[in-house]
Amino acid sequence: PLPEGWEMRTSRSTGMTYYLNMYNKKSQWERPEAPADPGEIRCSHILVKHAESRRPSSWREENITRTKEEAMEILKGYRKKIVANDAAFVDLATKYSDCSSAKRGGDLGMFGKGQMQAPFEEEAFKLKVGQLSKPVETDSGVHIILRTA
Ligand SMILES: N=C(N)NCCC[C@H](NC(=O)[C@@H]1CCC/C1=C/[C@H](COP(=O)(O)O)NC=O)C(N)=O
Repeated sequence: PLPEGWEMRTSRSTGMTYYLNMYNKKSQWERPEAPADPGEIRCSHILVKHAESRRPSSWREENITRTKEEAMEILKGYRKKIVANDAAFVDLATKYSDCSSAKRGGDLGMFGKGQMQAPFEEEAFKLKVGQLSKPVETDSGVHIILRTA
């Protein structure tokens, strides 16, 4: 099968097969070997900040003092609940995320490369739509990411 995000087309003029990147509508003659570059993706995240975060404060907590280890444990607890279907991602993001996106169920909107901190971007662009990341550390704190588009 074709890698994700590509479709096979037949050229009306030449009858030759070409390949269409379904995200950016670019076409190519060569059969693609890798998933199509989505350009922009959409993700939600749950952020748990800690004392070493670049901004150890949030709408939830004026002065965040938990350690990075404690933050990671808390986040792993959320991830476990989501995976076990004991809690919904959006509910935990709304209640507990230390990012202002908590007000939008964790939604960060669409973003392309170069917008988010590198470790976040790297993990997010690996996800398939609907997939939940493992915990990711950035200067902001520790995150789990859900790719939504
Ligand atoms: N395009 C959208 N929606 N907003 C711009 C995002 C800017 C970007 N932000 C991040 O990389 C952190 C990690 C991933 C999400 C994120 C959210 C941070 C986390 O909270 P903070 O450390 O800032 O207090 N809150 C908002 O920016 C950056 N280059 O700093």
